[in-house]
Amino acid sequence: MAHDILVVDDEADIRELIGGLLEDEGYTARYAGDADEALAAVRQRKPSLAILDVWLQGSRLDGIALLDEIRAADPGLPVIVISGHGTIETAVAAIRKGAYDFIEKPFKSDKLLLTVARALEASQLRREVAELRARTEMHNELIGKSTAANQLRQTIDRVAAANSRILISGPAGSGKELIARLVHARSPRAGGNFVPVSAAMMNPDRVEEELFGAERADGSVERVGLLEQAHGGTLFLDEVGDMPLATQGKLLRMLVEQRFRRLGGGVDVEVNVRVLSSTSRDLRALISQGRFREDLYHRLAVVPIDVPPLSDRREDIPLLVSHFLERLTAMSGLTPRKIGPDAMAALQAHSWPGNVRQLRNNVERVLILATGDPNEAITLDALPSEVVGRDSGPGGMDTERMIALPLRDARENFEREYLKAQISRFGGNISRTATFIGMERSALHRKLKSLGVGGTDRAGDSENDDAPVTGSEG
Ligand SMILES: Nc1ncnc2c1ncn2[C@@H]1O[C@H](COP(=O)(O)OP(=O)(O)OP(=O)(O)O)[C@@H](O)[C@H]1O
Repeated sequence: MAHDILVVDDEADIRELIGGLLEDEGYTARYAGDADEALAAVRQRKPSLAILDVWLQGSRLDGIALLDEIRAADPGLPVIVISGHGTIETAVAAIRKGAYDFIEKPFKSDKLLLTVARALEASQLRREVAELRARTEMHNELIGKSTAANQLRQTIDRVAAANSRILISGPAGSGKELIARLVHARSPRAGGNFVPVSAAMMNPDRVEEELFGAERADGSVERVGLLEQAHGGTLFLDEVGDMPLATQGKLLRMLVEQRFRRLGGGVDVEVNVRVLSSTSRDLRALISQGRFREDLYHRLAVVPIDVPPLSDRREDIPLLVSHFLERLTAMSGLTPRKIGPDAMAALQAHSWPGNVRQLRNNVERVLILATGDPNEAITLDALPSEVVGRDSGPGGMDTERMIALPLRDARENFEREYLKAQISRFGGNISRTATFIGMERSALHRKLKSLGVGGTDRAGDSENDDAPVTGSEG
């Protein structure tokens, strides 16, 4: 795609002269005669580069003040400033404000074209560096060795390069936003912005203004919306099921036409945005209740990704724990500590209704509050009691703790402890345990797997029937 260059000069013949030179080189040129025209052009469709004359006769702002506003609208846009004799100091000020370079009038066409080519190259390099940084960012890693984690990584790699819209479904704290960030970081859009939008957090009366921006009665821009901020990058609609129906309709139009109108605006704004969305709610159910548009659902969920709760992939817990420990010590300067085997087993057995986020918060809390010899591993008693499950022995569950849990979690806690105790009683022999408790052997395997009772991979392997289940006595 040819680079699109905005030429801002108050003199029509200079604009056209520059535009002609650029077009001869294969660029496309757009023109603006004053600051307002220039800002409108940038906001309507972001150019690859802008060339600004410092002196703009009859304009509300001169080139330097305009530079500030342009950079506010599009911080990554490279700008070349042209200055007449005697305005070199101003040009230097422009460089300080972030212009890529300046050219003095009168200039040779070669000099202009060379500067343009260099500015475009530099901006491309900046994007590549940002992409590289995002790829290697330690925080942006999907940790885990479960089948689910492996599949998620593969899916991310497969879909990142395509421009397809993705709907990421999963419970709170399971890693939906992380996945969206990874998709963005590995996509050709990595140099653009990743703009997260939380439909749930937004004031319902302001959702549209936030998304689409707003225009004043005179057509000037009052507010640049999130969609425009995501131009060239990715918009992430978090909890898309919470979006008001009226906004859903406008979003749908935007997705179909790749253009929209600002609130109170008369002209369409074109954007090039990839939309990723997430939900922890069942959008199908919302559709049947008339609270979510089915047509929008199909537009958003071109590629659906399901993120399982952490309790369905407990093999990931030890890796996640080490990852969060390392990250926190690297960031905070706290003394690195290890988690002892009994404490790790308890972390692995917990149900984690708040998923990875809750695990991360607990690990961080434990490390911050840990006392004793820093060379010794953290033991069970450093963990919060609800995690340790001191409250979840089959006969001995403390009523106060038990009633703090939803029925499903309380029942799961009970079943987990009961089965662990039974398996331990039969020396890890699943067949004998199953016979005694009156369950089919295969059903017991499934149950153990769903409860995440140790060695779930093995528990799923019915051939390996009589092998002791690891962690069964923990
Ligand atoms: N597999 C993972 N590896 C490393 N970190 C993870 C993983 N999954 C989640 N996290 C971390 O856990 C925290 C919660 O994840 P994230 O915000 O992506 O969840 P979410 O599903 O979008 O949550 P919510 O629905 O509440 O917005 C973040 O700090 C994230 O980096």
